[in-house]
Amino acid sequence: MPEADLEELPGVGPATADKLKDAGYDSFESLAVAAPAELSNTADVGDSTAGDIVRAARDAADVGGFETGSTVLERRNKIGKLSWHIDEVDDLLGGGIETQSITEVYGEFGSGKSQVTHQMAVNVQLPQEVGGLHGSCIFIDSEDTFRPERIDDMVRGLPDDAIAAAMEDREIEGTPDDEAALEELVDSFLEYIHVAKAFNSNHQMLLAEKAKELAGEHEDSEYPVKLLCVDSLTAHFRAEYVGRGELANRQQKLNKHLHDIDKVGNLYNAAVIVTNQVTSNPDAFFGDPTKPIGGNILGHKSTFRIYLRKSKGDKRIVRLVDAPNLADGEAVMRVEEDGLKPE
Ligand SMILES: Nc1ncnc2c1ncn2[C@@H]1O[C@H](COP(=O)(O)OP(=O)(O)OP(=O)(O)O)[C@@H](O)[C@H]1O
Repeated sequence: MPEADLEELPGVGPATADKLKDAGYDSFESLAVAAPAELSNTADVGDSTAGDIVRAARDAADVGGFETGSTVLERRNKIGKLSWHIDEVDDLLGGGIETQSITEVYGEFGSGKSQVTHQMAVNVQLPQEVGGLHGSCIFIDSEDTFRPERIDDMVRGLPDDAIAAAMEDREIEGTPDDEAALEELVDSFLEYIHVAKAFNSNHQMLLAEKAKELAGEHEDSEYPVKLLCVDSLTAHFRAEYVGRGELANRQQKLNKHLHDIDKVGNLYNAAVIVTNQVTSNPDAFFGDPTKPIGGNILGHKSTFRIYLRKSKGDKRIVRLVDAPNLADGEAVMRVEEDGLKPE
């Protein structure tokens, strides 16, 4: 979707347009459904101007309104499912991580959030018949967690049939126990993971916009972008926007960031995984320690929420929370040297 020129709207000059864009209102559609009171706060305009903006945006927008159940079904039929290669978890998720949605993986330190993002950066590249989406991955790394060595471990740790299928797909000659072929396969998987480190929250937001461009550039390539990982979504925001006074500001920025991330998933039929740390230390500012930070905004946007909990040794409990059309439930997995494995 081309960027809308917000200055076409009544009462919107360059400064107001910038404020609106910073707050995530970057299209006529997003303004058309905004509440005028919310706009007048965000963009520092009077109530009546805000009302005019919303009305004009409704005229300009292609808001759509109603669509038939069959159109919705048609779009849903395109949803891909990215397998974990752990039956119990795939069953819990109705087949795997869905494209066109944001999946939030939250849990305390060491619960395995980054292991999940790494494993999915591998699995997404596999051919469909072995649970992948035959795509590449964009990895926004805000905590310096990305480790190519883990990708190496996890590619080698794939089931033999998946390794064989990937080798055939990439025209690598050899078998799953052939070291030279495995090395070639690992290199090729690393080639299809585009990693960028985010140094602060603004940089992270910029990278999400870049991710959209990158996905666009690769749309017709052999391995289009089918997974966007943001690990961690919230760490920079949490560190930079400290104190109650900053809460609204933080939420507004996170809202815009999630909006950009969501677009990548929707425009390119890609899966999106974001991680979010919760602390086991009671923390007055962030409230309930078992609730992910980000509050309501994150709650609305992440359509699938997976809560990871440490259990004995390398065991982890994977809990599905509040999914729109799936039952809540739990599964067990292990975090092992060669990746995520069934219990
Ligand atoms: N090479 C490995 N072999 C076996 N287990 C590993 C290996 N690397 C990591 N792990 C397991 O993964 C855990 C760390 O998981 P991970 O880094 O994904 O946690 P996290 O939830 O992202 O934590 P944080 O919030 O601190 O980033 C370790 O405690 C360990 O149990």
